[in-house]
Amino acid sequence: MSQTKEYTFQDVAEHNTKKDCFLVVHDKVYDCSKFIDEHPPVLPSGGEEVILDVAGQDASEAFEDVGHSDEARETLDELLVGTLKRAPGDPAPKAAPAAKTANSGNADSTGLGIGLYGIVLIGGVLGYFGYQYLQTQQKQQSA
Ligand code: HEM
Repeated sequence: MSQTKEYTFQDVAEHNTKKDCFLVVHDKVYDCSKFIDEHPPVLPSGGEEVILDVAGQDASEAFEDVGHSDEARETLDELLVGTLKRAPGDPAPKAAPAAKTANSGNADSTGLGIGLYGIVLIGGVLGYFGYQYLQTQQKQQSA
């Protein structure tokens, strides 16, 4: 089978059974039909279940989340049948939420920035009144 064949998302989605199982990882299309029985058991659902869960879909996130070994990636290479030709309206790559997480991380750090600014401001105000208080005390003592 040619490894440069292009599949649309609809093409891939048709291969969603145990005997005929395609999945997409990082815009590459893999035929897992032969491998599905060989996947190591995953509790509680089982090895083939995890693959069937993402059959005919973009499995990039599921695959990466597990932290598969280099050996697993080599196995994946052997199953390559082509590349994904994305079209407008296709489901977004599953890896996209990672970018969102990065953004919310930025938002968090902005929040922390404002928080720190507040602390510095309160520190300044307290320092000012503390200084005033000491001045008054000193004046009272010298009077
Ligand atoms: C064709 C795609 C896949 C291949 C070639 C593959 C291959 C492997 C291999 C070789 C292992 C053994 C550990 C390692 O070497 O990293 C493994 C473990 C595992 N895989 Fe996959 N995998 C695939 C897809 C998936 C998907 C889509 C999931 C979904 C979550 C998944 C979940 C897991 C889990 C949870 C383990 C750990 C099992 C354990 O040791 O407890 N895999 N996989």
